[in-house]
Amino acid sequence: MALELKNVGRTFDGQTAVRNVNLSAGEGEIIGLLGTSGCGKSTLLRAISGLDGNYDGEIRLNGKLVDGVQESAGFIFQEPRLFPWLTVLENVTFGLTGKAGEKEKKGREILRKVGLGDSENLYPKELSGGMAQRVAIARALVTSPEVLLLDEPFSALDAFTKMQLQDLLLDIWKEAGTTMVLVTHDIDEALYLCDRIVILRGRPGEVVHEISVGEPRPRPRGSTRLAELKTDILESLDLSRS
Ligand SMILES: Nc1ncnc2c1ncn2[C@@H]1O[C@H](COP(=O)(O)OP(=O)(O)OP(=O)(O)O)[C@@H](O)[C@H]1O
Repeated sequence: MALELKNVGRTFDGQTAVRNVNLSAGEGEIIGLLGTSGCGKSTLLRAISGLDGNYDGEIRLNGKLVDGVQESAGFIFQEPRLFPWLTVLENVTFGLTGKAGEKEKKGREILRKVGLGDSENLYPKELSGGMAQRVAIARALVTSPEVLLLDEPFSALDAFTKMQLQDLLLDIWKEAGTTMVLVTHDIDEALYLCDRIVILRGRPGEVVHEISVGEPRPRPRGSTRLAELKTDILESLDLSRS
């Protein structure tokens, strides 16, 4: 298993935010964590990444207990979090070690992959929101992570840019086979991208449902099958109206 959570929970100052989460992801699987605001999705992702070590239960990445920041994991947040004083290329290569020439070569290669081959000398203030998020994706990928953790990565973008970046993510997945955990509020996004969707609900948040999408990719957006699954998800969140 690439990722395994056993009875994972997190309590802050006596208040339980999320509890009893069991889930696993096979190598190359894309898992969605979907749920209403405050049910603990980001809390779980932070625990998986090792950024928050105070969780209950057990989290294993490639069999290894998560007990600190995981070098084999890449993180993409809702906002790009770029260093404004560094160029696009410098932002991407910032965390790399090794000789300058090799780092730049790697950075340029990954920038080409995310469609920014011509933008390496620009500064963050010169980028559109979509371009900046492409840089964030490149920065997360440049270390060739085994697992990519994405916390609402496209929710601040317009609908068209969002669709383009979802497709970019699938291109990356097809080429590298990276295991991904995607936190999202967006049911259509989860259905378009994920192999399995874990639905959390409540305060404290708990897993209430899990669905396998099982449709071949690329999935036609708005297909009947995806619409059926969407109804199923809405029902499990008590949000469906007939
Ligand atoms: N560092 C913290 N200290 C105290 N409480 C926290 C902390 N981080 C999260 N919480 C609480 O844990 C609960 C879950 O928060 P979390 O951000 O994980 O939810 P979420 O499902 O990601 O929400 P959203 O979709 O709105 O981002 C919330 O009640 C939140 O206030």
